[in-house]
Amino acid sequence: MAQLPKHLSGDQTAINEFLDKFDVFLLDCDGVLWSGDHLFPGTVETLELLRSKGKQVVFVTNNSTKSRAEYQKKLTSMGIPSSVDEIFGSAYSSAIYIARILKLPPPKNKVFVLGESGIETELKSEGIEFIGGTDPAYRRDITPEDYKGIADGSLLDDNVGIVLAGLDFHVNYLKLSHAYHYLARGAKFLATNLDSTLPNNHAFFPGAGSISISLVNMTGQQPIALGKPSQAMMDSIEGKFQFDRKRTCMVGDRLDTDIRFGIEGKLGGTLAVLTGVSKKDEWEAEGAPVIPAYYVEKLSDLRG
Ligand SMILES: O=C(O)[C@H](O)[C@H](O)COP(=O)(O)O
Ligand SMILES: [Mg+2]
Repeated sequence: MAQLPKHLSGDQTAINEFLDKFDVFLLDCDGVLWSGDHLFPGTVETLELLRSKGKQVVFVTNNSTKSRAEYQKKLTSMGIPSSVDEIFGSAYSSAIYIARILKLPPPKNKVFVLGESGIETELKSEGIEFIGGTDPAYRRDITPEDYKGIADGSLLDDNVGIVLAGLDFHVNYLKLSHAYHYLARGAKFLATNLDSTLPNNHAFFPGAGSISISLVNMTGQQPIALGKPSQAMMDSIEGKFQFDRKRTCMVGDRLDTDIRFGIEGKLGGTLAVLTGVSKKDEWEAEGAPVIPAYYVEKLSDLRG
């Protein structure tokens, strides 16, 4: 029988022992700190407690709609002090992968983006050219001229070598048609992340994975996903902070991204919170594939 997670909520001794085991906390954002723009009560105080104990906090989010700078603004607006260096989003992870690991030879390294400004900002910061994304020229119905020009290639950019799919609040038939045809021409298929749903207002909405699934269905290809649980992201974070993985804990609300990310990254521990996507019965089920080491009802339970 697999080891079930230790429940920390309400057990001050267990909480103190837990906190003493780690120097670094990788904190997921959506579903842990907040739900959309609703900050969970006690979040600011919990982060203050961690920092007062000398803990390094890194914000690690799969939400690619914002850049690190835009996330810093959101954290500040929520009363959470942070530096851009403490923030790792899937848009940044994807831009690093494209620019420093995939390194397609220009000019065939242009990216067709399904996503928001967070991806565009991070690609720009790595000097990667892109089209699509938030360009208003794509926010319209497809026309007969589009069908013709996409089919014969005259409306496609020959330098696009990558399709990068993230959470796109303005996805439409025209954008999916362009993305599909770039993939059909051999472009690399990347995704910032594959989360099925996005927590917002204490409910769930289409996630990035529910955008890219259209292209998976059309092409039969699975994208390389650069957010959690990808270890490319973990390696980037470790590279920047040079932390001891055994003294590092991943805190998240999703078993299939956050907790898997921590386990596969061989971190010293993982803490699940029940304010987002995953529920207790998922890890209590017979043969559950992902089981956190610890869990609390909410992050602020760490304050005892
Ligand atoms: O669909 C998405 O992109 C994700 O649900 C979402 O943004 C996850 O963000 P995280 O919980 O990793 O902060
Ligand atoms: Mg989350």
